[in-house]
Amino acid sequence: MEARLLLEDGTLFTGLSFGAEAETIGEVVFNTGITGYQEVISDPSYCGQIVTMTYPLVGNYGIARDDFESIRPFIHGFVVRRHEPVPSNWRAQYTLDRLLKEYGIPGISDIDTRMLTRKLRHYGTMKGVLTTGKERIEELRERLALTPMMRDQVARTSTKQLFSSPGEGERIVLMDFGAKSGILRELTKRGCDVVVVPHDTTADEIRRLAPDGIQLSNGPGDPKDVPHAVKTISELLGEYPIFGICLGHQLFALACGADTTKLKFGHRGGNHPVKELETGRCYITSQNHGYTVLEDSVNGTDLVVTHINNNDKTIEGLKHKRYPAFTVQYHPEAAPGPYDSGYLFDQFLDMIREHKKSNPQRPRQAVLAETLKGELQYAQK
Ligand SMILES: NC(=O)CC[C@H](N)C(=O)O
Repeated sequence: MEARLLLEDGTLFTGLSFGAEAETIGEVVFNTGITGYQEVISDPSYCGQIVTMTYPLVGNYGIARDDFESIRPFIHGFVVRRHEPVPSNWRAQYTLDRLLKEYGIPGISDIDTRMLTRKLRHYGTMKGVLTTGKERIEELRERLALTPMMRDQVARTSTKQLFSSPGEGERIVLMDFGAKSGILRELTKRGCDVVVVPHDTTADEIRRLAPDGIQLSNGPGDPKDVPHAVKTISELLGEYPIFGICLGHQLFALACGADTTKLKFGHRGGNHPVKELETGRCYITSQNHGYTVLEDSVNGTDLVVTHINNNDKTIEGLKHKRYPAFTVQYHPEAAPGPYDSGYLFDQFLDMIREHKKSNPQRPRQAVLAETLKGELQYAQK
């Protein structure tokens, strides 16, 4: 069956359909990872986007639920050069085609993904409509023009209820803006007592959870669409050690008075070189972002740039001059991509232990993973 992808600039790609029979609209972006399509499809940061893989063969190792980065995919479409319908992998539980069908996501294959990527690199990411329908092209063009870009992705992907992943170690409140499971995995692996809270949890509600540190998660969309989170972070700044990842990094920067902007075509892939300015060392990192912290906006704030991207020199890491807080634009939890930056979670825990030495401990309570009438509930351990 035929599928079509029409871009905002009028470019039309006609290919073969896989996944769901549907029509969806989204921002068309590309990811340069050679493997990792399961993690990409299930990363909530891609919410509302139509994702093109530049690697030409996709689907060949099928789908294993354990590799998911969230409970369900939030992408609006999937574009590949060649779709392999029959997986060859002992871990595969089902096919990529079935996954996309299950969640109503259309896929298109057999189009020139090199041309599409070059267009996005040259003109910047743009809206597109992906359809298996037979509508006239004028109709599609009109619908595309009339449909605005999504703005509420964080509310769509964040947990609706507080939940906890108990541990004996430091209590971390993970603010979920559309968090990848990898972040929770890295914290629990280190014995942390993690409480995951919705994106709109207030500073007071977080204080009542007696955290040792605050982890700000990744998440979809424009950081300026989540002003309530910026306010919460600015209220907690200085009080608790903070570690922010990707959207968490951007929200932290806004909370500290810096500014963010949209990149032309973003960074999405598993091999982005990042330079740590203090040591001159280069790390290969996993990335997925369309926005960035503006370099000039950091001047005059209490922030210091710690890392930059070696390709385009954009900001990749920040730390606070006076408070225990640091953030990165890339993904130390990898998934998919190299694990080289996993040490940042250890650095966060070291920072928490250091902070504890000079700050009195609040009494720690057990957290029940329930909410009642929107209230956070506690029980004495
Ligand atoms: N992975 C992320 O957290 C992405 C952050 C933000 N949505 C961006 O695109 O820049």
